[in-house]
Amino acid sequence: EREHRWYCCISGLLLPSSSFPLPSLIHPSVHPLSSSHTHPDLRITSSGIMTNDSPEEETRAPGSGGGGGGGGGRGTAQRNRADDNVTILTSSMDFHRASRSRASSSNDAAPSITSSVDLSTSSLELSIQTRIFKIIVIGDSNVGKTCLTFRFTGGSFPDKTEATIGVDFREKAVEIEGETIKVQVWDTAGQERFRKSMVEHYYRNVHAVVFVYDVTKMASFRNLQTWIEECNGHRVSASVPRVLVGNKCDLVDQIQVPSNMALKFADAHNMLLFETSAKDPRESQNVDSIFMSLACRLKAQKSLLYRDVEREDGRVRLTQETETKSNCPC
Ligand SMILES: Nc1nc2c(ncn2[C@@H]2O[C@H](COP(=O)(O)OP(=O)(O)OP(=O)(O)O)[C@@H](O)[C@H]2O)c(=O)[nH]1
Repeated sequence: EREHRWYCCISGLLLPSSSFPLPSLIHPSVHPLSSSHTHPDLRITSSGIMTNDSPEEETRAPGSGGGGGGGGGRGTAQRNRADDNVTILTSSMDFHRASRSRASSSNDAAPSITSSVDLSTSSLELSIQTRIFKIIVIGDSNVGKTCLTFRFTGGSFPDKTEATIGVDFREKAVEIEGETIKVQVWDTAGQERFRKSMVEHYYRNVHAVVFVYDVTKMASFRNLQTWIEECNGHRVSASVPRVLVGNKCDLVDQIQVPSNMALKFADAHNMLLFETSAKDPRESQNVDSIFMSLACRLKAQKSLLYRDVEREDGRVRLTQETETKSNCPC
């Protein structure tokens, strides 16, 4: 078993997990508030996502293929409802962004900035009472993106997985420094034919990106460059935190990607590197650390911070603080 499961590569420091205190500091303060689940309304239908590409191009079969079959099947829900939900999410994020740009153009030096807007109270309350951090998980097909998101949100390894079609959403509410935050994980399709019509949605208003490769498949590591280029091509800001995850470390005899190679790559791209296994239950804390380290960093970003909701004659007033103090270890 490899000792150094994850590393800090920020500011040129390459620290093995044993000398970087994040997991032990994070975990005592993390209290999952709700068991995770795949949001029933947020799956994207296969008919909306699939293309007519030749099936021979791909090695993994898509979901069960049955149109509406409920249960735990993937890629089987109603597209319109899914799109509606995506729109609700992104419109609240668009609002955040609009509010932000207004704030920065008005007076950057002000200690607090207030803006009044007319919005439907219910959707606004939703986005303010619990902040939502949108984290997308990308990488080659079969590297274990779905299993990692299952492990984080549901605490288990799925018995059986099928190729993701479009995107699956999973959420987990966590508490960080007294604030409840909803970590919304977008598990994206690795196969080109199941993702191309969704790519714009993946990157829109994303707060953080998780790049995944399979430590037993060198090709999946080499392809990371392509995934990073796609991400950059969708104008994901350099300030959006990114982490690198080498999955399937339980397959110790089959490892092809050496840690030092991955570490170099992560360092070159200013990312944290996590080597872990979605399958091995002993690694579950490490999987949690991937998403929690991002959530902590996002929480610390002042631009996402909105406090004080006041209602005045049907209007909602937001106060955005310009200074943030955080005790978060990351
Ligand atoms: N041994 C081992 N197998 C894993 C691990 N994680 C995932 N797998 C297996 O790898 C296969 C692919 O896992 P998925 O999570 O569906 O892969 P994905 O990246 O979501 O694939 P796409 O949906 O096609 O993009 C499945 O057979 C999993 O059981 C791991 O940590 N260890």
